[in-house]
Amino acid sequence: MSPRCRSTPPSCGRPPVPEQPVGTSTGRVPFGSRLRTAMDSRGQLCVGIDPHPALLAAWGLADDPASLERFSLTVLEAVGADVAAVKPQVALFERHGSAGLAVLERLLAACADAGVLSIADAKRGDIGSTMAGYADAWLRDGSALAADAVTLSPYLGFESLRPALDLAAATGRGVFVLALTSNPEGASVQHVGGDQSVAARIVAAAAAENSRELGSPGPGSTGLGSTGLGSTGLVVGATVGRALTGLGLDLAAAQAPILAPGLGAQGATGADLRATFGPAFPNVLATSSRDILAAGPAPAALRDAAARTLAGLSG
Ligand SMILES: O=C(O)c1cc(=O)[nH]c(=O)n1[C@@H]1O[C@H](COP(=O)(O)O)[C@@H](O)[C@H]1O
Repeated sequence: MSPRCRSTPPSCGRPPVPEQPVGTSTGRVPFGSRLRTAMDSRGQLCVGIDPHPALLAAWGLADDPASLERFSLTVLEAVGADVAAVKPQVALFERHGSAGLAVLERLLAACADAGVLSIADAKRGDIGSTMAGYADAWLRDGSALAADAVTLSPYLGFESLRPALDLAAATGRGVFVLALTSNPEGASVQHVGGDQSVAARIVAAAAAENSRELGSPGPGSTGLGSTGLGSTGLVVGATVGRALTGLGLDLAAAQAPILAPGLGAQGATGADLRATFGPAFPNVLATSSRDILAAGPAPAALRDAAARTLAGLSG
């Protein structure tokens, strides 16, 4: 991260997302409120920081930790002041071992300094007792890997995620639970069960968490307005198309932030997103990685690519 962004965030462009009234035991405003504020002021785009080996090579960088850091901080410096969130893909740091994880720690600290929300894309999930360890790593105050939110996999049952749900609530952080993923193979698990599909159960469980946090939405509510967004988000691919209505999922009523990957490199467009999510679209945080990152390494080109993607979301 450049000294410019680290020491004086407002000079990077738009001001950091504000920390407002106290809402959690740590005094941090709940993640859902912070994301709502960020999306309202900066738009509904998250830029994925996915340092694939092929992208490092295309940027003229080596496949090593020093290059990983240069890549990641260049992306953050280029777009961090303009977008609602960034999402480092943890696997692509892990593949560099402990040195890669140290880069991720510094990147997450730089995100906080720059005033942009960070979502660690770790897709964690385990039996409850072990889940507490993952929760500690990604959601505890003082952890070197703490992010504003983390992605979780509910394959061991939604309730197995409880340690992360509770720690996120206590520290004003958030989670995004996989519901309908963007990859074609996801259907073989997530669509099972007809109108009681696995995906529908995950959406219902997230909705219950958000009702506990915010109160229940009124009849016909879009989950917007005074109740805002809860901090238990869902991952629903931008590519899922009609599966959403086919499975009868009522995403708007879940009061959940919806992380929607699949733009660009996986083929979805802004128009697909609006058509797919309909009344829930205002709660969608669209995320794109390779399509934007391929514009680098020039910061201005990265910024332009992000701006084009954001413009495409509004049609
Ligand atoms: O949780 C995710 O972010 C995720 C869920 C999903 O269903 N599909 C999906 O592509 N992702 C992630 O979103 C990013 C998509 O990258 P691009 O296809 O390059 O935009 C990758 O980091 C994926 O791991």
